[in-house]
This record gives sequence, C-alpha cells and structure tokens, in this order.
Amino acid sequence: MSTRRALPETHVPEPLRPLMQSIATASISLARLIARNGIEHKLGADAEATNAGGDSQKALDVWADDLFLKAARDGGVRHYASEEQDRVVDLGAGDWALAIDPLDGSSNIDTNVSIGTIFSIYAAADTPDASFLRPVSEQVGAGYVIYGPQTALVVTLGQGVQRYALDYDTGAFVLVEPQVSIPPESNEFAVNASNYRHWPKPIRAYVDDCVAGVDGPRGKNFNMRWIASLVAEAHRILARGGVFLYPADDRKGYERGRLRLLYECAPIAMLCAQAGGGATDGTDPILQMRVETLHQRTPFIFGTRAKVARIAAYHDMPEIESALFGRRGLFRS
Ligand SMILES: O=P(O)(O)OC[C@H]1O[C@](O)(COP(=O)(O)O)[C@@H](O)[C@@H]1O
Ligand SMILES: [Mg+2]
Ligand SMILES: [Mg+2]
Repeated sequence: MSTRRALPETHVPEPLRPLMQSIATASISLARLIARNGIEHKLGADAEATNAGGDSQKALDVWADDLFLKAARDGGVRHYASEEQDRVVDLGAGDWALAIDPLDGSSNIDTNVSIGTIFSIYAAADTPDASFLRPVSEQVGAGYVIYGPQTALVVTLGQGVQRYALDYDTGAFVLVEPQVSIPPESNEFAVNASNYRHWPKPIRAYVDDCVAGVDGPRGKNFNMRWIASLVAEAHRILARGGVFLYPADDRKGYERGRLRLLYECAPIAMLCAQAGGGATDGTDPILQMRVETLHQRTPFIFGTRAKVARIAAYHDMPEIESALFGRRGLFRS
C-alpha cells in the first residue's frame, strides 16, 4: 500500500502534521468531486436549506462540510466551527479548533469559475465556544485551497506563506513557492461595483479616485476585477498585488458587510500579514479584532499594504475632498 503523503511536511510544525495531512487529503477528494460536476451529480443544485448566516446552501456546500468534518475528526480536531453549521461541533478529543468555510464562492459552482475552501486553526480551548470566541491574533495557522485551472493549497503556519500545487499524476500536493510575498506595487482593485450606491462615503471616494484614472487625483489608470470568489481574489492578490474591498453598505443585512470574520476574513488577514500585506475593516486592523459571535460579519479590505493603509486613511477623513490625497501626495500607491 502506498504511504505517499498528501502534503510535504518540511514547512509544517510536527504537532500540526496530522491535521494538515487530513485537510490536504479532504481537499484533494473535493477537487476531484468538483471536476466531475454534472457527470453524476449537479453540485450547484439547491440543497433546499439555509445556513446560519441566512445563505441558501448548494449541494456542494453540504458535501464539502461533511468531508471536512470527517477530516477534522481524523486530524485531531476537538472543536469544529463551520459556516454551514449553526453551532460548534464538539468532536470530544483533540488539540485543535478548526474554523472553516468549506466551500467559498458557491455562486460560481456551475459557472466553472474558481471556488475554494478557507480554514483557520486555533489551539482548542476548554469549551466549544471558547475555542472560537477569542482574538483572531490567536490563530496558529490559516489557509485556503483554490479549485481552479490548478488546485493549490496556500497556507501559513506562522512562518511565512507556502504555496503548494496539486500534482494530479501523483495525487499529492507539491511545494511550488516556499515564501509567498505580495508585490508592493499594483494598479488593481476588486469590488462589486453594482453596490456603489449603497456604499459609505470613504469607499465611494476611494473608488471614484481610482476610476478617474490619469485625469483624477491619483494621476494614473487602474484596472478592476470581481470574481465573486474570495479565494480567487486572494490568490490573485497574493500573486500580483492589488486590493479587495467588501465594505458595509446600506442594504438590509449588509450593515457589517457580507464576509464572516471567523471563517473568511481572519484567515485571509493572517495570510496577508505573513505575506507582507494588510487587512482592515476600514477602521481597525482585522488581526486586532475579536470574534464575538460565530457567524459575525465584518467589512473587509485586504491586499497590498500601502493600498490598505490608503483606504483606512479615507475612513479617517471622510469629509475631506478625496482630491486632497492626490494633491498632498499621501500614500501614492
Ligand atoms: O455576490 P457578492 O455580493 O458579490 O459576494 C461575493 C462574495 O461572497 C462570497 O461568495 C461569500 O462566500 P460563500 O460563497 O462562502 O458564501 C465570497 O466568496 C465573495 O467574495
Ligand atoms: Mg465564503
Ligand atoms: Mg461558503
């Protein structure tokens, strides 16, 4: 019988190896399942249920959650918190607490656009809630798997960010980038511009100044992207820089944005910090926040450090005409 590991372990601290092997193994199964969408099953079909956050679930959301719950049990996880579960699942024994968005970008399942899994690891506490209702700076690891033209695992276990690619010939991940770092220069931003009229002033001002291009206060042209898969946006930003914004807005239910602090923003923020980038809710760095409730949402801005700082500065002076930033030459990035 083959003893091949799903993930090389050089960059994985010994206590985290069983869990990381389990996550890697489950994600390889999920990648294979996704590649067969429509052959046996329609993975984007409605599961006729809603999750705790009020989103309608797809068949793949539910299957991915089952898969990672089993992986958690096999990998020494005591407490499992999932975007798809109302409450923390207490697995009884183990050293770790795993928070997970088992399937991110569900609206893209049937469009054959990249989707992913996002996860965050804490040391297990005494009670299920205490494992997750804590400062997000206590994460011991965070990462995502992107199921795209290439399936890749991008992870930090506290010492930089490593990128692995799935080799379908061997069925295992291979280390392809031992130290991922976000390029400091970029002219790209990502935002769902259809929500423009709902945004707060500082976000509108920032985007207005980008869209004004060479004729505006920034004096240069920008490029915009919106994939509607957070993992895919994060992967692009880690590869070539830029900034992502999902602000709070005035639609009902979006008062604190759309994305969840525990399952999505905290892990991406840890990856960014380890790759030389930044992440904020506009006012506070994400890594200085504390999870108060499992499914809580937060405005989320992340990416190239100088861009994140610039957007935070727009929040500090929302009433000042945005052109002042350009004239004063502040944060030119
Ligand atoms: O459809 P919208 O409002 O543009 O939101 C897209 C965002 O929602 C998400 O799909 C939310 O994640 P889920 O698919 O896990 O619910 C993000 O991946 C993406 O960035
Ligand atoms: Mg998600
Ligand atoms: Mg999801």
